[in-house]
Amino acid sequence: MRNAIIDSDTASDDTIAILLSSRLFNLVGITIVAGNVSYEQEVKNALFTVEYFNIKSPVFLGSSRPIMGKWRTVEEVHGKNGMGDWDYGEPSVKPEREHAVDAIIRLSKEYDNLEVLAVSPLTNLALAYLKDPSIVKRIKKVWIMGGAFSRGNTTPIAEFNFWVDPEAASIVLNAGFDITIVPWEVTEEYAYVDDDFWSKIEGLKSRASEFFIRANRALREYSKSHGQKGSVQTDSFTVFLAHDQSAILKKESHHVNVETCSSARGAMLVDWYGLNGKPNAEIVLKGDRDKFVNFLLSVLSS
Ligand SMILES: O=c1[nH]cnc2c1ncn2[C@@H]1O[C@H](CO)[C@@H](O)[C@H]1O
Repeated sequence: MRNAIIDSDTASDDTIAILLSSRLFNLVGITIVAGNVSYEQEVKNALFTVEYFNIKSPVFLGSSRPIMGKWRTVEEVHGKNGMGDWDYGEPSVKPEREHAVDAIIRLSKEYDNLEVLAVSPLTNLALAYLKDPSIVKRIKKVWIMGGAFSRGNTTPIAEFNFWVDPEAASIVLNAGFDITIVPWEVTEEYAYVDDDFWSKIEGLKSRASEFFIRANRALREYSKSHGQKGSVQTDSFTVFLAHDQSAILKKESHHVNVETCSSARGAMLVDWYGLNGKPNAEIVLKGDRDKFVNFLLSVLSS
């Protein structure tokens, strides 16, 4: 199994990404970063997720804010606690003492060919790189869920993860990592859970499907009220494509940067025509929805 860390701002869809990554990779760490809901709540959600699914990977606390600027949490998307208001009690699993930034650096030395599944704002990874730039040589691959071509889900132009910490995104994109980006619109097109898929998951009546339904209920309502077909499982889709690259049906390499100023803050800047620079990232343009749906159903049936 490939070695991986998942970096998460744990709320609804992130929890399923954590579950999938624990099944598909040798998951050597789960690092938590500021994003979706209050930091404390994200940590609690991650600890509950690992406890519920009996995932043995250590949870490390990282940055509780972006590098610069203000951001807002999005309880309206995920529910007040980020878990569809599921009152799941207090998890008994505890986080590690080591800081996530130090853990990323250490794990990159301990595990060959370590990959990072970044389904979150990129603050932790940017800080790890600033502390030890040599991680670029040791981390084999960075998978990023982030960026929108033009249909921003947080501002008219910006996707949430890039918008929360555009400075961090810019640092990571320009650091020299081997990067694959799974942008918002691609996940919206291939990783949505519409009513039909939702009923199939509900019909599984397993522990995992019950978790999925409860944790993603608010996201579903929010997404449907905003013109989407249902909850978009962006983070899980990214983890799935990282594992099964035959499910990436179209991709292109381009230079990608992130706008950090004004009302376009967080916008993904793709140099489609190679006007300014060499490619620094691969961008997924099409994914295999059927494979993803079947895989998710098989994991959730247990
Ligand atoms: O409105 C939203 N829809 C879907 N995901 C969202 C939304 N707001 C924040 N996220 C979070 O940001 C990434 C996707 O942009 C995902 O990582 C998800 O957890």
